[in-house]
Amino acid sequence: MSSAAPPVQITGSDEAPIDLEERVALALRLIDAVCDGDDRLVKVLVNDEHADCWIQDAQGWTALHAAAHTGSVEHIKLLLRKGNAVWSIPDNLGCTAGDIAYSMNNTAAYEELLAEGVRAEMLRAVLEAANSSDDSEAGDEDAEMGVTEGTADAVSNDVPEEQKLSTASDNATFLASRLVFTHDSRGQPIALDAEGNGVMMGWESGIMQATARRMCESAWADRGGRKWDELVKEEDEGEREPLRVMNVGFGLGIIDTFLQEYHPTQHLIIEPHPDVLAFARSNGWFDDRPGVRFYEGTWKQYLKDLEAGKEEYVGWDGVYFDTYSEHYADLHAFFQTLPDLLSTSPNARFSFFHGLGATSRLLYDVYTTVSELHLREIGLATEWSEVEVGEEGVGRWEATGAGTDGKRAGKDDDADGAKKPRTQGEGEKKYWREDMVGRYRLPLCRLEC
Ligand SMILES: C[S@@+](CC[C@H](N)C(=O)[O-])C[C@H]1O[C@@H](n2cnc3c(N)ncnc32)[C@H](O)[C@@H]1O
Repeated sequence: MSSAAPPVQITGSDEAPIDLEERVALALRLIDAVCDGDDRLVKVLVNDEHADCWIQDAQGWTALHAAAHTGSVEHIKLLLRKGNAVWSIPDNLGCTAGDIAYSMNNTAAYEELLAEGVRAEMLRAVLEAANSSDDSEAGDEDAEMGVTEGTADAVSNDVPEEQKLSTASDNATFLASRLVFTHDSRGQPIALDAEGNGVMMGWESGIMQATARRMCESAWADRGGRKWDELVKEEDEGEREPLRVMNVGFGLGIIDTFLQEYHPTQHLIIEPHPDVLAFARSNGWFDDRPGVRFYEGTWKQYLKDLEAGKEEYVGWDGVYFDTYSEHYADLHAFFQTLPDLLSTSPNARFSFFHGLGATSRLLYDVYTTVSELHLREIGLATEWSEVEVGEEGVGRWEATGAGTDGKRAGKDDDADGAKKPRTQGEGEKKYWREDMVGRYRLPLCRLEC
């Protein structure tokens, strides 16, 4: 017969066992001491008692959240440098310590947490890059299999439920899953993945329009309203510069529609998803659009084909990157290829969709800085401009009830899977929190001479 399990024993710094309850109690005392501004006790708990700085209280706060709230830079430094505080832990409302400091106007505390986030993410990128070559090869092959062999059903049927990866965070899983193209209740077009996550939403149209303009208007504005063949004739006669653009990730074709306003000489669209390609086909993108060509595969496959001589080196004047279910490490890897992809024209520009960490002010600031630093490392200077996205309903998608795998997207099903009635706004997931982030930051990058 079994008796009640003994308390979990862990080993403290003095090697004496401490039980879990004691450890939690110590961490909660630390949070209180930080809130009370009790410097002496905070130091004792961190330096001598080795209280865990990452343990969360009932509202999800760690000692770092408490220090961000009081604005004590001294406590923040102590918790990060002498304790084991983690800068990115969100509380129950999704706020990191940095978000608390920002909302309290504790500027010095915010700066300290931002610097910690940037340091940690730069280090993480170095470690990921060092470990990635084997993983990315394997991942890429998975993606290729999903796309070229159209194995969506085979993949989803053969893999046990508990081992399935999410369509939102695993590219191969996404590429092997089915998509739905529909409209939300506000009439905005949306593309949903098999779990009901928004792949692309009409509300991003303003961002896409502003991006296409920023990329093209300085050097190619006079192409608007002209005919493609007239423009190409003028290019052939040496009277004007050609415009060659590449877009990675078609989605709803929004940015491609705006890029078409400049009648690019060449317009390459890299898109691997069979359902997106079918959507593009049904919207006339494969019919006689001068200069437009689709590469039907992932950008990693495209780069391999480029290296193998199966694709021609072009020298693109505009490159845009906006994929789905990839990670910052993938975007970072794409950055490295830009010196080879961009043309030598002083007008050549690169941009990407910057939704990185867009549910937190701190994370958004960290990724703005980290991406700019990584671009600078490969010789690209970045200018940021802001785009307003804050109208009502923006930044959300409305779950439509079922993903393409027949499962409910939201968390609001009954245990037996029965669907509950939904009111407007209910069950909406956010990946953009305008209350936290404010305006969208549009990056525009150019190669420095
Ligand atoms: C957010 S949508 C792009 C939306 C687009 N910017 C627009 O204006 O409509 C992302 C697209 O990237 C595609 N995608 C996902 N993984 C990709 C990959 N590895 N290489 C290229 N495209 C990819 C998806 O199929 C999807 O069409």
